[in-house]
Amino acid sequence: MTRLLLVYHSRTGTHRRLAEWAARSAERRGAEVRVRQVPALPGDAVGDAGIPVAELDDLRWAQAVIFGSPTHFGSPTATFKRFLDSTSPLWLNNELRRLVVGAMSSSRSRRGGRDSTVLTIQRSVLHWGATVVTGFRSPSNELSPYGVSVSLQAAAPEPAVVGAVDAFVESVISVAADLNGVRRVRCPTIALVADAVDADLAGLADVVAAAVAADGASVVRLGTEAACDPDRLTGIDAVAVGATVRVGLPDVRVVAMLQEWGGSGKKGPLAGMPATGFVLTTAEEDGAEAGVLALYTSLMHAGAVIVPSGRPDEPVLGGAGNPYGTSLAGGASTASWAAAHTEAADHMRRLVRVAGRLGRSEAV
Ligand SMILES: Cc1cc2nc3c(=O)[nH]c(=O)nc-3n(C[C@H](O)[C@H](O)[C@H](O)COP(=O)(O)O)c2cc1C
Repeated sequence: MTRLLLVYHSRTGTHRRLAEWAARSAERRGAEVRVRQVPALPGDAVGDAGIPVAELDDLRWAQAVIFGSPTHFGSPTATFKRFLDSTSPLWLNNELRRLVVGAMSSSRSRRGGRDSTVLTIQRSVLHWGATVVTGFRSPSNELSPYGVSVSLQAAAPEPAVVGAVDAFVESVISVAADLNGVRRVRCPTIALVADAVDADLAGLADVVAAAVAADGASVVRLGTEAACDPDRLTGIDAVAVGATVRVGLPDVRVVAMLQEWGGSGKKGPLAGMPATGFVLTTAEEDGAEAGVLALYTSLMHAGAVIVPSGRPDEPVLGGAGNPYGTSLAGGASTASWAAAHTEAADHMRRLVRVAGRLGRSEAV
């Protein structure tokens, strides 16, 4: 039985309703559910009667979490963010990486920043190193590609929104159930997608490939052009995409491939597939975090389940790692290459583990 925690903040009731619909959907699917509101900040209105306040032990209990926050100027509310900030003791103990997480937000206006709120919540979750489950496009277009993202002020449930929440809950629960279940893929196959046009990126791809192989997975090396062909992803359990970063974005070849994978609002070959990224920047401090996050935004748009590196930085790299994905600057020193080996080993161990649970290959 999957343990799902719903944590929300709500000033005027919308997110309480979203959480209630999500809880009903999860219980119908056999999950054990806790609904919690975030603790109020001084000056906040009194919280929802009868709903317990979220505590860190709820996160310890959960296998999956769905967060919900109103959109306030394109971000989650301060009250909601305060709860996220309170999780740092768990982060320090590496207790958050095992979670499967999704996010919901509503805004008054249709384009009032609700996707931005969902993406902002996800960035904290990626920083935790948790597995992020995204949405997919519903015919009503009320479900964002990134999670549940709605403009909803009506008191009565809107069937399209209830349906969107239901579909999202199903995705989150099924990923958590697979990650915590007994099903295993014997030897997951990881598609490592990177063009060999840059010697340093090719070198980093070799490091990543070695790390994947060291964890007992098979590696299929593809260039971005070949990876556009959905047939090449048949039998693949997860993808690791390598990009050079230019002005904070993945390079144009990778962007062209991502547009093929996520294009035209249909479910592409990445829907439900674990995915991650690794990047090469031209120089230190030249957009490594921005490049990985931009890559993840597109992968989420394509429906992938994102497996970030999390926090190899503190225990493994003494603060030098990128919490979102393995990264390296061009012309790196021998010491930086050694650090990339360590970072990739930790990051790919996570990807192979998730691929081994969620994979499409024949399970044992
Ligand atoms: C301080 C503040 C800022 C807000 N900013 C936005 C905004 O940027 N865009 C928008 O469309 N709605 C905005 N809203 C409206 C809320 O996002 C919207 O009413 C939300 O659905 C409320 O959720 P709740 O009922 O769970 O509190 C804002 C509301 C407040 C109080």
